[in-house]
This record gives sequence, C-alpha cells and structure tokens, in this order.
Amino acid sequence: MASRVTFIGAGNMAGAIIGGMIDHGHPAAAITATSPSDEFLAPLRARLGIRTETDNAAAVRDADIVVLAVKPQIMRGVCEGLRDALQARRPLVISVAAGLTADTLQTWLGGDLPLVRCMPNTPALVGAGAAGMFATAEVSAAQRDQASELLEAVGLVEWVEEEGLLDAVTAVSGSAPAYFFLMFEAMEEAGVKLGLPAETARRLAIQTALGAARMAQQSEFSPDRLKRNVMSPGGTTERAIEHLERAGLRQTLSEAMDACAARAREMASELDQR
Ligand SMILES: NC(=O)C1=CN([C@@H]2O[C@H](COP(=O)(O)OP(=O)(O)OC[C@H]3O[C@@H](n4cnc5c(N)ncnc54)[C@H](OP(=O)(O)O)[C@@H]3O)[C@@H](O)[C@H]2O)C=CC1
Ligand SMILES: O=C(O)[C@@H]1CCC=N1
Repeated sequence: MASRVTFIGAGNMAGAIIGGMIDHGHPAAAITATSPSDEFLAPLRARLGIRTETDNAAAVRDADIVVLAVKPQIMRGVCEGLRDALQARRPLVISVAAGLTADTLQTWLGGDLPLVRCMPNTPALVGAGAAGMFATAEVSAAQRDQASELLEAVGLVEWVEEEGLLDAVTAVSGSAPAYFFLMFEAMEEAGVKLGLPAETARRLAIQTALGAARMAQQSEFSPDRLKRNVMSPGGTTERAIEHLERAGLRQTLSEAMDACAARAREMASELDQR
C-alpha cells in the first residue's frame, strides 16, 4: 500500500512535489495537503484529486509521512500546533524549509521525532527535481529509504551526512532554478537585440539549456571537455567564452552562491528562538 503523505502547506514547493508524485503514480487519494484557506485548496482538490484539510493537526492523524512545507518564518507556530498530534503518532517528518535546523524544529515539535531535512527544488514538478537530504539520528534505515523513495519519485536525491552542507545544497540546487531562469531572460533579451523575435529566442535558449544538461548528464566527458568541443579555434564560441571569463562569470556565480548559503545560515540564527 502507498504511504499516506500529508503536506503542511500547499504552495509552490509542495505543489511541485505533489504534481511530480502523482505523475509518477503515487495515488492521489493517499496525499493530503493543508492550507489555511479552502478557497485555495478547492481548485487543487478538483485538479489533482488529492485530499485537503484546513486543520493541520487533523491532517496528520493518519499520515505515515508529514512534509512541512510552509515558509520558515511561520514554521514555529505551525510546528507547535502539530506537536501533540505528531508526538502521538510519530510519523516520519520531512522539513523542506530553508535555514531551519533540525534542533530548532525538534524543539518546536516536542523532540525526538524521526526528522529528515530536505532541500528540494521546483523542477520536481516535471520529475526533474534535485534534492539534498539529511537524516537525524532518530530516523531508521527504513524511514531513510521511505524519504528517498518519496523524493526520488520527483528527481535526483543526494544524502549529506553533515547538516550544515544543506546550506551549500540550497546554493547549488534549491535556489538554482532561479539562476537558470534569469539566464533564459537575459539570453532572450540579448537575442531580441540581435534581431530575433522574443519567442524564437526564448525557445532556442531553453532548448539549448535542456540539450546541454542532457549531454552533460549522459556524456563520459567533463563539462570543460564538452565546452571545448563547441569552441572551434578562432571561432565564435571561443569569442563568447573569452568574454564571459573576462567579465568574471565564475566569480559572480561564486559570490551569488556564497550569499545564498550565508542567507540560509542567517535565517537559521534569526529563527532559532528556542
Ligand atoms: N519555492 C522553492 O523553490 C523552494 C522552497 N523551499 C521551502 O519550501 C517552503 C515553502 O516555500 P514555498 O512553497 O515557496 O512557499 P509558498 O508561500 O508558495 O507556500 C507556503 C504555503 O503554506 C501555506 N500556509 C500558510 N500558513 C499555513 C498554515 N498555518 N498551515 C498550513 N499551510 C499554511 C500558504 O498558504 P497562504 O498562501 O494561504 O498563506 C502557502 O500555500 C519554505 O520553507 C521554503 O524554504 C525549499 C526549496 C525550494
Ligand atoms: O528562496 C528561498 O528561500 C527558497 C529556499 C530555496 C528556494 N527557495
């Protein structure tokens, strides 16, 4: 029988994982999502066939897995409201919140629950997610497998053995779809300046990213070698890559990712009011 999974919060991230799970064959009737407003839940219920609830504690009473998917800033109230129901049932709890440590979450939840911290990303919606996962000591091997299975249904899963590394995962994959979307915007704008219709430039840029990603994933060669294969000596790509390197693309990306990970750490200390 499929695990009964309850999502606390039904926004962008929960919606992406739920959509991917259903596409991958998880029965919609075994998925529950909660939100304060039924007005928001009604279309989800109609579109996906999942169960919905406005009462978080009621929604976890028969759950095997509970995914905490609300904004970090409201997580404390949500956890405290769930504490009794979760302590009574002790399901596997998976938090997808950025920058909220397992210690903080355990304190809010009353302690000692099997808790996995997960940093997923929104391409889970199309089955191409990438998630970093960290298991606390309370998580059994079987529960770790359960968490893997859930997230593998919507993409790649990488476990880290040090919780702090989830901040690096946030920089490399959790926040990173936005870096690529920014690049699509910029390439479309540049393509238009070069005379292409916007739609044509957008389609070409996106398809190229998809092709490059698939090649990098399937090839035996490193990204550097694949890059060099495109660069004919004295040709057009060489000119473009020289420009990107001179303009400091690597440094800019590195600084952006440092800022991302630093913000996750900052959020952890801002929100840790145990
Ligand atoms: N978006 C992303 O790409 C990623 C997000 N995350 C993490 O996922 C979490 C959710 O982010 P995201 O999905 O973007 O945020 P959203 O704002 O899209 O979703 C949060 C949802 O929680 C609902 N909500 C608010 N209060 C409650 C409550 N008391 N009980 C139940 N549900 C409630 C909100 O409803 P309403 O709108 O009505 O308030 C909303 O539907 C965050 O912790 C974030 O760090 C992690 C990785 C990637
Ligand atoms: O921007 C954020 O805080 C969340 C976490 C990772 C992606 N979105």
